[in-house]
Amino acid sequence: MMVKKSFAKVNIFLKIVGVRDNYHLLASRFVLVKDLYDEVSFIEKSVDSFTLIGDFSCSLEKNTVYKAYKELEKYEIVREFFKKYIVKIDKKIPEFAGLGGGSSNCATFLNMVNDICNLNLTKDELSKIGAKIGADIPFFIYEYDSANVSGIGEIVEEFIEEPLKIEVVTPNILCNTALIYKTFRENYYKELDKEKAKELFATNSKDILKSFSIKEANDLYESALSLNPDLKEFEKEKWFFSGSGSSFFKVL
Ligand SMILES: C[C@@](CO)(OP(=O)(O)O)[C@H](O)COP(=O)(O)OP(=O)(O)OC[C@H]1O[C@@H](n2ccc(N)nc2=O)[C@H](O)[C@@H]1O
Ligand SMILES: Nc1ncnc2c1ncn2[C@@H]1O[C@H](COP(=O)(O)OP(=O)(O)O)[C@@H](O)[C@H]1O
Repeated sequence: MMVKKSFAKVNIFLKIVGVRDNYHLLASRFVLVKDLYDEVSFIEKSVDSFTLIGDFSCSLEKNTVYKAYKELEKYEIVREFFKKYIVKIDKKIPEFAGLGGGSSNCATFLNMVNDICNLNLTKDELSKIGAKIGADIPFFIYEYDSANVSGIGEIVEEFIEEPLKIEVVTPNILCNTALIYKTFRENYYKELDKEKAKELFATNSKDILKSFSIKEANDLYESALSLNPDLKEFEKEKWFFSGSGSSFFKVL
């Protein structure tokens, strides 16, 4: 059996710097949460077609891991492999949580298949495949503990800093990413200027959070709050908001 951890992430800060079609251009620091992860396993079992088991709320066709398989099924070695192995995902990362669980699973799967089937794709090539499936996937492909992420998520630059211990709380509130971005664009739109973004990209995560309020750190927070007012109850000093929510986090 082959198994690999698929970590959650938080966005230490998430600032909007522009738009591209229906998407938003970001300047964001992504950090892996090392003690919150799903496990992706390939288990030996003969099957007729690609088989994915796990506790998901979506259909197989919508699953990011299935979408990744569809991108790789042009390789005969991949088609043959998944006739002999099934994929099992042990889910611990809550869904719709701003923790990138689905994106992380997809990237972990792409990295595992690349290694096990000797596809010899580079991280950049895998990242391009991932970006077709979801904006957050490239970050997880590179496996950096901490990175500056820009574009709509496809530009990932490692940021070297001390390992961070992060505590996460996920309220049982479903935050719809697409709607939160749409509401941001219609009602709360603002852009961070390029120089400020550069400054943030050069500053370590702990120092950034010392100087920011929850709203200042995450441009999507106001929009998420307007759509889900119950989030307000979870606001506490030194706690921040990840991505489009609903998770809050604290750096210990
Ligand atoms: C907000 C963030 C921050 O890390 O994460 P989550 O809160 O989802 O974890 C990401 O930008 C979410 O990335 P991801 O969840 O992969 O987005 P996708 O599935 O590609 O897109 C969902 C929808 O979000 C909007 N979207 C996404 C990314 C982006 N840079 N601009 C956008 O406007 C688009 O409307 C898109 O249709
Ligand atoms: N492998 C997967 N794990 C979890 N959710 C998935 C997966 N594939 C697709 N999804 C779908 O992705 C959406 C939530 O994505 P997820 O990554 O869990 O949250 P978020 O984008 O808030 O970080 C849900 O519609 C969920 O059903």
